[in-house]
Amino acid sequence: MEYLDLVPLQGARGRVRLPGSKSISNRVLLLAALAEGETDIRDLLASDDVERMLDALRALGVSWQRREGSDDYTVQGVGGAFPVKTAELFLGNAGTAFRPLTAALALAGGEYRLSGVARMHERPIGDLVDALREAGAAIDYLGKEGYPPLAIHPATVRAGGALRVRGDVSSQFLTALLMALPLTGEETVIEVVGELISKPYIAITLALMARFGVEVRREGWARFTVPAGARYRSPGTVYVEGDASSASYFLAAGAIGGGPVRVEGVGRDSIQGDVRFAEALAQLGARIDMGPNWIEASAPESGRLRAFDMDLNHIPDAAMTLAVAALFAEGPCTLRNIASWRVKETDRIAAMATELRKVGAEVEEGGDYLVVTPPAALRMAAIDTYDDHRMAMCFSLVSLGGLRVRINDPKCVNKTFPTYFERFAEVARPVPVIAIDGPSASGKGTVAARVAEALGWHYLDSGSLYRLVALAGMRAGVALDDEARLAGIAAALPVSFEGGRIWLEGKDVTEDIRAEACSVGASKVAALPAVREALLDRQRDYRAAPGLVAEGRDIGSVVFPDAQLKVFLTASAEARAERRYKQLMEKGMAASMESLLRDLQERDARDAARPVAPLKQLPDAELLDTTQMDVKQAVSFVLERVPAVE
Ligand SMILES: Nc1ncnc2c1ncn2[C@@H]1O[C@H](COP(=O)(O)OP(=O)(O)OP(=O)(O)O)[C@@H](O)[C@H]1O
Ligand SMILES: Nc1ccn([C@@H]2O[C@H](COP(=O)(O)O)[C@@H](O)[C@H]2O)c(=O)n1
Repeated sequence: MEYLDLVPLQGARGRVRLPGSKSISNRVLLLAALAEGETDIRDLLASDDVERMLDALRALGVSWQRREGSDDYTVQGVGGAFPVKTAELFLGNAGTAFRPLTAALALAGGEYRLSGVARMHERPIGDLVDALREAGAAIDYLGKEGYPPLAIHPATVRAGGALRVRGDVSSQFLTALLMALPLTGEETVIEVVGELISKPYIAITLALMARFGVEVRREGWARFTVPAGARYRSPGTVYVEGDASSASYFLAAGAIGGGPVRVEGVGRDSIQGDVRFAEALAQLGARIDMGPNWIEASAPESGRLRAFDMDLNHIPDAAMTLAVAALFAEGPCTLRNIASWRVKETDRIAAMATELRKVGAEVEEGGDYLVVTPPAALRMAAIDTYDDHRMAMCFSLVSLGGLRVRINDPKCVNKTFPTYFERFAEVARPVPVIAIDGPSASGKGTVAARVAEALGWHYLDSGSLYRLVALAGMRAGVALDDEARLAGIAAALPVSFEGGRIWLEGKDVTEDIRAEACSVGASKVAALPAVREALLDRQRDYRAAPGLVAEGRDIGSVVFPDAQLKVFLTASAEARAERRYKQLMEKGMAASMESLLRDLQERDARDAARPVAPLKQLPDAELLDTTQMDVKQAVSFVLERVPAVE
């Protein structure tokens, strides 16, 4: 399984230009295709769902062109029903393509087959099909009754009159009917049966239809009249707003991680209902500022989000972000009226509950609600994303708890936001790491420990882990080239660092691992790729707020390649041998200068020559040669460079 590890964050700050709205992009494409005239669409979302719609329109005989190197498109409208009368369309998992195309094709007088990915075939469409059949459309289910795939046949559609559609499962059914009915040219009334959910999405549909020249009369949210003689006409140029649902992740990042984080592309003038996510965040205490085309969020004055109990029916997509934000709230949070989550890309209520529990939350799951009680401390976890882009994007916020989070199948974000993780990294403020690498006895440990103490940061002596594997291996009688067994030892190393001492299986081995036999053994086991791999996550878990100073051989190259400061600390071999000699003498351990120098040179040669994670000075590391320096000077060298990394 492909995964992405997000580094622990200490906060979030910055600006993000949002990708185009998915809801607007797919609606505008369909309206432009059905309209008379040519439409210039600017800033269309580049994502899987929009590609499915573009492919479908082309297959249905609509010409469109993309301007090279941009997200701007020109669509030549067909001025009514689609010219191609027989087509097979694959629509992936794009509900915003599947539902409206079903309605438009039911009125197009052709023979069409519509299918999608397996999950699309589990998402209900029966209410829409029932409404279309009521008008005379001929639609068959090719699989399970009430679900895609569908076969649509030519039929005499009874134009005009009244139609009924359920509004309590998906508002996309009503959207689909509204957008398709102007093709009949007759006045048609749509009556919504049951309470209409996600009303703001209907508001988007009506606003965009109006831009294309069709004004629907609305009586409350229960009755809609598409006027007689309605025809779509291109408005010329249409700008697609930034995606308000995608904005929610960045606004939540600002509210959780200090901020301010500003999103550009949606604001006060937006037609998208999900901008009201900002209001929800404000109720949690976040400080929100808004302009016509931007929104900015910062953490509450108190630093922590308030617990909440909210009806979120009006912002079903952005509401998922609140479920993860609840991890950072002062107490239990209730998300109500979210039943539509059950029929989205996955059963989002079940998926959310499962993954929130993995990071330590207590979750109560109901048919249409969730209660999330944040844990005292978040737990590191590998998050499953269920081929649901929003699961992946929501859970990136967990890294703001200052811990690493693994996102499985991160490419699922391609559905609506292919560059999400790059944009997230632009506002993320990682917990800083200072990486100090260098050869044996150069003083890395001494300098790193003092720098960590001066800063109040955590400290990692990575060499001690390799020494411990060697010691544990030797004690268990394992040959130091038995990669599989040593990797097993490394993966389960029963070690603890307490009171400045190192304990292996409950025994103090602080001095034992410093013996020369262990030094040599460590550099042997360190050449084994499986051992290195087994120790990788353990080392990464040391990264915690307010910062980490880590030393070793591959800290800057492999363990923390994104370290904010990298230092290559060295000294001449003679100076190093002398230091090690003095060190051993002070501890009352026997040593000879000659053999120390030889061992040290052999060890360096082995560390530098191994194919995996070799010791080397990186191009982005600062050279610190301490041959002529004392410890204090070396520590100052590093500390002087710290302001740049905080
Ligand atoms: N700049 C320096 N001048 C003089 N002595 C130093 C200097 N830096 C470190 N030392 C001393 O050298 C000895 C070895 O240092 P230290 O153990 O920190 O090195 P190291 O690079 O971490 O070694 P290893 O790779 O074996 O873990 C220590 O006794 C330390 O006090
Ligand atoms: N990041 C690291 C750290 C250490 N090693 C290997 O372990 C040996 C002992 O390390 P010390 O820093 O305690 O001397 C060292 O010789 C390396 O072989 C490593 O590979 N990577």
